[in-house]
Amino acid sequence: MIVSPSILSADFLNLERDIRNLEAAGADAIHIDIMDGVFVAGVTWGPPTVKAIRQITSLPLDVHLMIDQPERLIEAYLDTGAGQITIHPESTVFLRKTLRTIKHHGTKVGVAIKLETPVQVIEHCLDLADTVLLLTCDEGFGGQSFQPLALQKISTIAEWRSKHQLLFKIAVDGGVQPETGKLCKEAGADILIAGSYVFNEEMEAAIRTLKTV
Ligand SMILES: O=C(CO)[C@H](O)[C@H](O)COP(=O)(O)O
Ligand SMILES: [Co+2]
Repeated sequence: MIVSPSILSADFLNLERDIRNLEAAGADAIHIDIMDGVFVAGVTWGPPTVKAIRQITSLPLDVHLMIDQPERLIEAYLDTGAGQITIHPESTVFLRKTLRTIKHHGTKVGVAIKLETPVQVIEHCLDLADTVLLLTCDEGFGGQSFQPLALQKISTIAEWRSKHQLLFKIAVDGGVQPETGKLCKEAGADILIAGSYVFNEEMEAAIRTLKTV
């Protein structure tokens, strides 16, 4: 499995230290949750912080935009050097257009849906996706429990992927730890995004365990 730890659970006063630790511990990417207090209740960072993180790690940055109308800020996020930018259909009426803007820039394209959003909402844009991110808990906070209702959604997306011979990866985000990660892998997931599990356990062992669920 590919493991992308979420720095939502990092020490915000020691982000550089924590990111360097994730890199040394074998993380495959760094997942950065961007929250604007509108699309979700929480507030985190903006483009300058992503740009600063880009300077201190060679790992791909996987930017999960939980912001209202991401098209307003997409150029600023593209300019950060992030490897992948992920947006939500629930946040925009310009989903395909914004995904195309990301793709044309040469940045990887992610499309994400909230736990209660049906998979059919993204069916029309799977051809553009490098990654489909399924939230497996409610959006906006780390440290929540995995919600098993997401498992059927993973299976459906995986079926569509093989039916249409698409190559996108399936990522799961929320309440991921070894047991829930294994269930997600069995349902068809390729990428485990985990915040609290990676930061609350011994980091290197936690990442190694998730890689081999
Ligand atoms: O997108 C997110 C929340 O909306 C986070 O990436 C997610 O919650 C990760 O945290 P944890 O592993 O602690 O659940
Ligand atoms: Co996230």
